[in-house]
Formats: sequence, structure tokens, C-alpha cells
Amino acid sequence: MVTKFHEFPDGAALAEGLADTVASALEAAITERGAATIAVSGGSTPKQFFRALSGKTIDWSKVTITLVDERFVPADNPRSNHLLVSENLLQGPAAKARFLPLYQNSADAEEAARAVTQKVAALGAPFDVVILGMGNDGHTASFFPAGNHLAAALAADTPRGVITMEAEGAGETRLTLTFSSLQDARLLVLHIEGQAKKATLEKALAAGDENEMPVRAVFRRASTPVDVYWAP
Ligand SMILES: O=C1O[C@H](COP(=O)(O)O)[C@@H](O)[C@H](O)[C@H]1O
Repeated sequence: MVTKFHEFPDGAALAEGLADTVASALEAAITERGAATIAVSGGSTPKQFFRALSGKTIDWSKVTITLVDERFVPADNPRSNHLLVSENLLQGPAAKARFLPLYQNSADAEEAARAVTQKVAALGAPFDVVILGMGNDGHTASFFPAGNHLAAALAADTPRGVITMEAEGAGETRLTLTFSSLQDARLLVLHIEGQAKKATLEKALAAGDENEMPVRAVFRRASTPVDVYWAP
């Protein structure tokens, strides 16, 4: 279910508006529980938002940032979401935050998923903030249509944690938080930009199979309603 569709005139206004909302949510978590957690997405969309958020003056030393999903590549790979976050979010005031990477220097992705699942569990649950993206194929996180572990990733009874995903169009093997890890975030945002993504959103909100557009699982079954942030 979409709680609210937040529309902005352009990407810069969206980045500032979303950064204000997220900074307030993190600040509230610090006040209420002494610490805050946020899981962010990669891809081409979040760069401006990361830069806006990095400048917000909250107590970043009490914030842990992790990723919704990651490619099984080390942090110096240009396709790494960790690299994107390092260059754009872990800057300025936000450089004081703790970052938990999903990629682990393990023998293979399965071993990395097991290792990082334990580290994510240590953060506690639910996340204070989750920022999802969406591809034009209807994937969110690394829940890709026809992904080899899609059923497990989306199942409500799959435990919180990180699993691997391989799919045509995904490139490298992915590490992704499961649906159960994301769906109850205190603030659950879908951040999308452009007319094509708006059309994809409309299709995803219509009737149809969850496996064809896995983002539908979030709209239909997340216990926290989704706030959609969009700019043309
Ligand atoms: O593969 C991915 O794509 C989505 C959307 O990326 P974008 O480039 O269209 O913004 C992203 O949310 C996800 O984290 C990423 O791994």
C-alpha cells in the first residue's frame, strides 16, 4: 500500500525533501533509542539524495548505515554500491557514521551472505529507515524477476538476513536483504525518478503477479506502508 505519493519539481528538490525527512527519522530514533539504523539502495538514482543527506547535522556517530543490496564485488569496484555510498554519503558530517558493508571478503557469495546476516542481526530490528529503489523491470532490492532465489527472498517466513541472488540482467551475483528484513522499517521509502519509473510504478500498483514485478510484494505485503518519493 502506498501511504503517500510525494512529488517534487526536480531531482534536486526531491533530494533535499527526502534528506530532511530521513534526517528527522534518524534524529527521532536517536532520541528514543540512543542509536539509529538505515539501509540504502544503490543504482543511479540516489546520488543527489546521498549528498543532501550527508550534510544534515544530526549525531552521525550514533547512526549505522548499511545497504539494501550489493553486487558481490569488493568496494573498489566501480559497480560497488559501497563505493557509491563512500563517495556520496559517508562525507562531511555523515563521515562519522558507521558503515556495515554487505560484501564480505569470503570464498563465495553464499559464505558472505551467511557472515553478513549475523552482522545485520546485531543491528537489531526493525530498521529505522529503509530506502528502496526500483528498476524498470519491477525489481526492488535485488528481488529480480526470475531470480534464482526470488521465492525465498520474498517469502514472509524467510528469516531476516541477507541472501544471494542471480538473475539475467543483474550482472554480478547479488547480496540482498530479504523482504522480511525490509518490510517493517519504521520509515519505508521508495525513491524513484523519471517518467519511465512512474509508468513502472503504475503498472506495479495494478493487478498482476508478484513474481513478474517483485516490487509488488512491498506494496502488497509490507507491514509499513510505503512512502513514494518521485520527481520527473
Ligand atoms: O540494481 C539495482 O537497481 C535498483 C534501481 O537502480 P537505478 O539505477 O534504476 O536507480 C536499485 O534500487 C538497486 O539497489 C540496485 O542494486
